Amino acid sequence: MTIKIYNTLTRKKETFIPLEEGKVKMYVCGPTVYNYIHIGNARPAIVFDTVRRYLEYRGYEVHFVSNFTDVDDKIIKAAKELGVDAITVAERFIEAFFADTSALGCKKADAHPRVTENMDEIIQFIEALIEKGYAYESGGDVYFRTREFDGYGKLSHQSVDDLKVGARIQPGELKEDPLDFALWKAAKEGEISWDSPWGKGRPGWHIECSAMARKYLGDTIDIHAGGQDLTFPHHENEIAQSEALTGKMFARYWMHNGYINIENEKMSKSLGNFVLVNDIIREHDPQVLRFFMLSVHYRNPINYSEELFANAGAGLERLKTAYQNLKHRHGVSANLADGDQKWLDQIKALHDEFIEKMDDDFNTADGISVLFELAKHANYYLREKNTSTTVIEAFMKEFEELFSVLGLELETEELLDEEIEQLIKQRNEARKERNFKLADEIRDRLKDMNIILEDTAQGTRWKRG
Ligand SMILES: Nc1ncnc2c1ncn2[C@@H]1O[C@H](COP(=O)(O)OP(=O)(O)OP(=O)(O)O)[C@@H](O)[C@H]1O
Ligand SMILES: [Zn+2]
Repeated sequence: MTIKIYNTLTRKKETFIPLEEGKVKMYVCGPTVYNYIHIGNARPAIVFDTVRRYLEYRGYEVHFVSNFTDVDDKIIKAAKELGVDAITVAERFIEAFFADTSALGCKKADAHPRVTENMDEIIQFIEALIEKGYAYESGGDVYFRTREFDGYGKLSHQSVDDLKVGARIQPGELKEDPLDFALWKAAKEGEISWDSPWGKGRPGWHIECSAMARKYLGDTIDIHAGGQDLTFPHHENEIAQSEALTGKMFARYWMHNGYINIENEKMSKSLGNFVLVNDIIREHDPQVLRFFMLSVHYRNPINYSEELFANAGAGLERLKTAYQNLKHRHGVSANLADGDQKWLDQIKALHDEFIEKMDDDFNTADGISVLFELAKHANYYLREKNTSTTVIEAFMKEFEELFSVLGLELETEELLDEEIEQLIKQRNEARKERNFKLADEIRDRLKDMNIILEDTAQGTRWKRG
């Protein structure tokens, strides 16, 4: 069996063949860090963490890179509102992103490059595009000459002429053609900026991913991923920039997750219809959120409701209870050989079925159905008067293995020291900004988890209650 991936580029499920045998180079567009993440933003984090885990489980060495957009109009605006500088805003929400995603069971990437730390590479990339005739400077901005790149539109399956209809030149933009997009933006009064051959300014959004993917993974990567809304223009523009520069294919497989909607509308910060991860995990086990996301195939939309979320919680509980029951029975089982084989075969069949589902474009929804089957059979088995240690252990091992592939925990774990320290840091920052509501919420959240804080002249101390 081989793994199949639905490729947005070809609109087909394709057999996954990495460029280099046994190795996968994977790049996931990360967040613009100006706010806490909502559960829509958590979806790509969870989904592609699971893809990575599964590829690793299937024996690949995965090089996983995910960026932070730490300069952007939205960050500059948030900085003004909060009365701090843009770097401070980004720093704070990068920390919050790590705290949230680690609670959701997402592993850290091999690299989390930031725009502000890769300015030289970005500038060099733009210079090379100008040299090749794909880009031009205009009034301190630099634009990409979209029509110069032949394949433009291939990812989102649109022709340049279709796109022309919607393209506009905004006031202040000095473009040759409405389809051209900014690679570099001249600094406006009082904005954060960097020196460049075109004067003070900052990079456009799209160029950062082309430059950072190339720096950390090379000219051609295997899997490039992000939310569905990134297909156009962001990923289309990344392809144009990277392929114009190198003349090589940029990414071989393009994966896009579907939206989390609320009342059939995309959850988004700008619409205000969001649920923050931070708020959810204050009240619920973060693992339920992960389980909830994985209960639906990553390309399908999810219409979020509290009821669906509660169902996910009940489902996860059912699986964990089956495992706990196996664990209890483990101690009182004996070495019986009679009748074992039938159960061992059943477990093996379910294992194979799980792999088959996951090999088919990472179908975690069907994979989870297999887990429910496993729980059902475990429960049948536990009704037997005498149980065999071999079978109990085989069931347990199967649960442990498949849960770990999905990044799920079977035991409810205590908070790690590091997570506690992170939360205390966030609370101290909130207090510094006189955001006492947030500070109190963090204190209460820690209290719920039996962590007691003591504010002293030397700082905040904590202990487990
Ligand atoms: N409702 C959603 N469902 C699924 N994925 C989403 C949703 N909203 C954003 N994403 C994804 O979250 C990731 C982080 O993106 P980013 O920080 O740029 O979010 P954003 O576009 O600013 O969010 P918003 O749309 O709320 O303004 C991207 O991969 C994006 O596609
Ligand atoms: Zn990107």
